[in-house]
Amino acid sequence: MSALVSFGERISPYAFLAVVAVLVILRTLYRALFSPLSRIPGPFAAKFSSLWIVHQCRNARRSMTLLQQHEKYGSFVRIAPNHVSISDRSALETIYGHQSGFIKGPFYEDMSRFSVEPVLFNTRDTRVHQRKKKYLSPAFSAKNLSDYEPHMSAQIEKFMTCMHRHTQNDGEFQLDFNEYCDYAFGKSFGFLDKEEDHLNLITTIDGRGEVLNALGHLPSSLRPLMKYFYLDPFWPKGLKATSDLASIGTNAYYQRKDQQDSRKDLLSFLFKAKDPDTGSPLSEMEIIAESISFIVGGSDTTSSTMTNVVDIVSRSPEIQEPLTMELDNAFPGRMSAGWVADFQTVNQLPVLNAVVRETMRFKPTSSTGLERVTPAGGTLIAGKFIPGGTLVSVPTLSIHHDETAFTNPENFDISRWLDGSPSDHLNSFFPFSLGPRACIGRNFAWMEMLKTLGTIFKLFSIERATTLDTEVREGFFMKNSECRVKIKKRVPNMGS
Ligand code: HEM
Repeated sequence: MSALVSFGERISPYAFLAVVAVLVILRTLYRALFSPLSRIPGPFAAKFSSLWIVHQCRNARRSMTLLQQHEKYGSFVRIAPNHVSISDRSALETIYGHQSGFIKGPFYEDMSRFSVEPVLFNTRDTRVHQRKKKYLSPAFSAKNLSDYEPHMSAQIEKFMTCMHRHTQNDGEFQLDFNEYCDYAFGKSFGFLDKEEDHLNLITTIDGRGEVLNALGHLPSSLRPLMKYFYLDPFWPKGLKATSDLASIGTNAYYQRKDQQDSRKDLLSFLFKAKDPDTGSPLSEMEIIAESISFIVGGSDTTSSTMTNVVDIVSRSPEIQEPLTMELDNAFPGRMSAGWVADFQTVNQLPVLNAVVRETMRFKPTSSTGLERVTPAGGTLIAGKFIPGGTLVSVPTLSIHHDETAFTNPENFDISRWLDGSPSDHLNSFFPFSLGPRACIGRNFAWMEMLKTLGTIFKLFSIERATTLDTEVREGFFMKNSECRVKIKKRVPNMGS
């Protein structure tokens, strides 16, 4: 030690910096060219630095780029010095399955730093995750979902009133489901009443999603500095959006807390929940953090998926026709004012279910590869040994477009979910992920999407207001940049 100190006293600061720089360069070269991952193909720049993948995320095109990279290099692509993307469906169970032993990667770390505290979605600690899941799961039980259905119907009814209002003009408007989806607070942040996003919530959620998606691939030491990177306003603006969302969520929490309300939204569960370890009520901070996370996880996801459905169906009369015919059979005649499709009926409709499934395959809202860390000692994934501590991910978009799993994957074809047995397709279909970290809200989402879309396509015929391709941007979730539509009230097919 003393030898090191006296060496440190004798060496000039410049020489010291030079030694550090040489060591960093040697380490980078070693990792790029000689580490066990060096034999895995991929873009040249990605061997040396994670900036390649950061750049793809910064441009909101990560999944689309990875789809091309897998077409070029095959199932295994090195997308950063220590990160391998694996487009092979046999890797799904190995990485995400219940017994896998893989934990979430450092990508998720800063999501909690920039929110309030770790939540169910972003905690990397398995024990913390289990504790949180214990008290959150009852909010998603079949019983609670069915109790919640009337509240959901009331929100859908308000949304239909807005849509009816549009038919009184020329019927053309910008469709945005974010206006009403929210389970956390059981209400719509007032968009439906005010008919505008007075909180700027949608832009805030989008900016936050894109910046956190890119930030998660930067080395931890650089992440706190990015809010000062004014050369590219994407970073400071997006990071400001993360704190804006925290404020919007915190205010909504205090407003909701003061209301005595019978609705069984997520907050009503959190107010009553007990810490499974201590038996005490949850801390206010923990409740606020979870509810903010649910604003994003529980509304942005379903609204993007439903927008994708409308975008696709409104361009294709050959899909809209059988869908409306099925709805006219299930709900004959004209519907009275305030009517909303019930879940029990829409859940049984093959065409509606196939349209939503095929949309989630073709254009998954969660398209990205969800980052996990291989357990110590390494493991065999899809026939290849991957060392311990490596970051791995299976890109959903690439698996959903894999022709070994789906014939003609580039065709939007609902018949793949209607004809014969879809069980083989289901093995390669994972829009909600799988295993212990799969989406806790998937049944809620399915109910909300089927009820809303069943109601809309029964009541209105919809045409897209443009013939241009729809632009998409990817943050943690993939979103359409716009969805302008023209709607008309439908005259139901009475013969059916
Ligand atoms: C179409 C709608 C939805 C899609 C496509 C979707 C997709 C996903 C995916 C892929 C994950 C795994 C994320 C990861 O591993 O990093 C996830 C997790 C999660 N989702 Fe969803 N989701 C949807 C709707 C919802 C809804 C409605 C809620 C709540 C009301 C919700 C709450 C959550 C939560 C809390 C997690 C974290 C679960 C855990 O780590 O245990 N999601 N979702």
